[in-house]
Amino acid sequence: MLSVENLKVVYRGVILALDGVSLEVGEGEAVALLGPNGAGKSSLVRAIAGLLPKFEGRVLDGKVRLFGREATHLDPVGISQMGLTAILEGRPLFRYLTPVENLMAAGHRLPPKALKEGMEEVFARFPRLYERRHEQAGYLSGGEQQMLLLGMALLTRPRLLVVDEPSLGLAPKLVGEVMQTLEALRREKGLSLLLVEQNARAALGVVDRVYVLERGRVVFEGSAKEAMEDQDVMEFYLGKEEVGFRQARRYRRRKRWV
Ligand SMILES: Nc1ncnc2c1ncn2[C@@H]1O[C@H](COP(=O)(O)OP(=O)(O)OP(=O)(O)O)[C@@H](O)[C@H]1O
Repeated sequence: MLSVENLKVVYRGVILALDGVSLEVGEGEAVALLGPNGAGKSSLVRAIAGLLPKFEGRVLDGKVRLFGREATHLDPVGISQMGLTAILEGRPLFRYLTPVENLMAAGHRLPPKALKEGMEEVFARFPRLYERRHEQAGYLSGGEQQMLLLGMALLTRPRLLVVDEPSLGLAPKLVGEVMQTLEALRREKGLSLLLVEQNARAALGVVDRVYVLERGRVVFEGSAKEAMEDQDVMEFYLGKEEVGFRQARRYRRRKRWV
């Protein structure tokens, strides 16, 4: 479904953000991409979604294949028409428009009847969004904005959904809700999912497989169960708030991939 092979990404010709990354997402599979700040997670999302040129970046080497077709240098519209929808980090929505208007914009390619039914489905799934459907989206809470973005993504009828850091800035309870929603969407719609997160604890509960990225390279790859059993991943990504400075140093020394 999605296959990334040995991808190298550079910004402004000099900043190497990805240094030979390979990753697969199979049909109906949910995969997490974890990693600390600056690891290259968003760069990978941009590369997959054809958005690098907007950030002064480009693919230096390697390939992206989507649904069995070469997609490395396709533009974002072409990629979205193939069935990939990416929700970028930072909750990109039309802040001065209402949820209804945002949803209409996202579903503009649908025939009117399908758009109406799609919007009804979104509002049935997210009742809080229905209550606030005529308010400016910029005034919604972080959790409500995330739900709106998921609703907008649904109206594009994706086969593969890529979500970049949906938990960012949300209270733990809301993070749980967002993760449960992603799981439900995947189950009910048969979606494939690439979930990009720093919040490993939240992501590991809803995915089949995991990649960990550090400094532009994949440093761990395995099932969610293997990730939870891997001491390095556990300590650094799941227990990092409990890891003190000395332990972190010990971790750095022991860490296989440094
Ligand atoms: N538009 C850009 N121009 C120049 N360098 C960039 C640009 N975007 C990202 N970078 C650099 O590329 C590297 C990877 O950044 P990226 O945003 O992909 O990491 P990330 O894992 O998504 O981090 P975060 O979790 O903080 O968003 C970093 O060194 C970053 O400074």
